[in-house]
Amino acid sequence: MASDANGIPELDQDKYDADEQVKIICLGDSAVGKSKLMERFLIDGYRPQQLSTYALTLYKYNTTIDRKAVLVDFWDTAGQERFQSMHPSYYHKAHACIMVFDVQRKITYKNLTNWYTELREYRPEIPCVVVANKIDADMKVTQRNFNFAKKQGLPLYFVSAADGTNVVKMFKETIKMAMSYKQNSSDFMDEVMRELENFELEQNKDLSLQTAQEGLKPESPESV
Ligand SMILES: Nc1nc2c(ncn2[C@@H]2O[C@H](COP(=O)(O)OP(=O)(O)OP(=O)(O)O)[C@@H](O)[C@H]2O)c(=O)[nH]1
Ligand SMILES: [Mg+2]
Repeated sequence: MASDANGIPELDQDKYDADEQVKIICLGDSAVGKSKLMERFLIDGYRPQQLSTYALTLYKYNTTIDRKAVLVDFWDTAGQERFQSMHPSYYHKAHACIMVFDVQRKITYKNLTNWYTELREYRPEIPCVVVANKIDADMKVTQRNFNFAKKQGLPLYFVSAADGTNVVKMFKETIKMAMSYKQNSSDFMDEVMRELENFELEQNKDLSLQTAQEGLKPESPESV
């Protein structure tokens, strides 16, 4: 869907078809700590002040998996106080999803259902991890049962962007899942998209062939 890019090369999503590029999206309500988790992982830093993400931030991360260089794009957008649908291009071609809630705010846990339902509308089979953030505020929460993850069969990580607990582990495992999905995917939606793209290509080819042939035809006397 190159047209989504509006001329901005960073947003051209065709690049995610290349073997060594993966796209990982982040979902969750506002202020659960999505951006702070990215910062903790990518710059090993944490500034407590909150600046809600404006529109979209792309974080780039270079790594090596099985001796192959891999470029990971993390997509981070503003969550909302109340759940609202994301633009479909946010989900487009994503290879994994990090879904975050704040252990201090029950509503953000409840809203996982909405985020997850929407995710599955667009990406039925990509790996998804559930992240319980801010455990530094109360370590006892790690004893609690958060059944949503178990019910959906998703891995659950207890993390803290503030002190770094489990952050690297969660990100590294998610990247591995994204790569493995990418290499082995038989995702139905991916197949459909590929078929559609091929179909469009074929049609364009036929059309240009036809145009070329028409151009070769000798002009009829009427058309002169
Ligand atoms: N105690 C504690 N506070 C945290 C942690 N992670 C984030 N916060 C705080 O939570 C607030 C929101 O963090 P952000 O990372 O901006 O949240 P966000 O999910 O990106 O929010 P939006 O961009 O609005 O969707 C900030 O004030 C952070 O300091 C954490 O692990 N522990
Ligand atoms: Mg943010």
